[in-house]
Amino acid sequence: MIEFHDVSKEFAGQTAVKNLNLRFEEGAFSVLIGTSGSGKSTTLKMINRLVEHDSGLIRFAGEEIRSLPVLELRRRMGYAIQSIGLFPHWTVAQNIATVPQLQKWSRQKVADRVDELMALLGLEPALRERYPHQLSGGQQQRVGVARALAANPEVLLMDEPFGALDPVTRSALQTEMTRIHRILGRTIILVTHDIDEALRLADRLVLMDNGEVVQQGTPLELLTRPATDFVREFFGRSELGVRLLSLRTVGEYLRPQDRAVTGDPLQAQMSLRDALSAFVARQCEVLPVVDEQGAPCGTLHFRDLLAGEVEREMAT
Ligand SMILES: Nc1ncnc2c1ncn2[C@@H]1O[C@H](COP(=O)(O)OP(=O)(O)OP(=O)(O)O)[C@@H](O)[C@H]1O
Repeated sequence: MIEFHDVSKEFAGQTAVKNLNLRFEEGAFSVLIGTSGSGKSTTLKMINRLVEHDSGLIRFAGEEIRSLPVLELRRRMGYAIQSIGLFPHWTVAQNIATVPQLQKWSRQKVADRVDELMALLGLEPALRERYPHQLSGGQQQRVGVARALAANPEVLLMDEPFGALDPVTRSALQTEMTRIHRILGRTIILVTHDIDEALRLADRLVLMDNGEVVQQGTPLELLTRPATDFVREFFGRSELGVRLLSLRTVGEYLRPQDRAVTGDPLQAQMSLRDALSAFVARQCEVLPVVDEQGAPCGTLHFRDLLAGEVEREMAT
């Protein structure tokens, strides 16, 4: 849906990105990650033409983005950033309604959309008439994301959207984004330098260094088949085991025929990383597992946690 062909950009003679060849699939959650100054934000901003590329082609739904009027392009792409950029003298509802109002939606349709998005982002209706300075940082970010989604954009671009938040709020918003992505099925491209955030959110990762793409693929591919030493070092060998656990679910490791175990069950869709915490907290060797409907579907054994692929990869 968005493709880069040999795209380069310089600022005052200094290369910011060079020869980017990228493909962001429709409906996928793609994450750009890399060292500071590696060109992640420049890459993102070239998609909605906040930064114009010098050479190469960028296609959006088959069309070179320069052939589209810039306002039309930006209407089709929501944009959420760390500094949020909420209008300080506008209420939450007015901020969320910015783009629908520019598009002259009816008053009722705008009001309904604001209600819908506030519910989707977990914002209490009582916050509707508050001003940005009367909100917490996490609430402000939620409003920023709601505003970016307001006019049903085809693509959501996010630049370090949770960068300024404390770890607990940040984690809650990551969970929300995963849920929203599942519900809306939108194409999302997010920039972060937080490895765990990237692994948690991405269907597809693009790792950049020094203005170039070093490797792109699924999180599991980058962790288990790093193309270069830089990729291996970037993801940190010592934490590889735990990071792999965060990509695997309990459901993939359960013993389905084994149903006799009692106790507070694990959810089949939980990550093995969370399951590991549960084993440590409860100091046990085996726990029952339930599916999404809450029906028992097997057991998870502590010693199976590091079995199979995870164990093999850690041994290499
Ligand atoms: N408007 C600009 N004018 C001049 N140089 C710029 C501009 N924007 C970015 N750069 C330079 O381009 C390079 C890539 O910057 P970019 O912001 O894309 O990196 P990044 O990976 O997003 O970094 P960070 O994680 O630190 O935000 C850097 O060397 C930066 O200094």
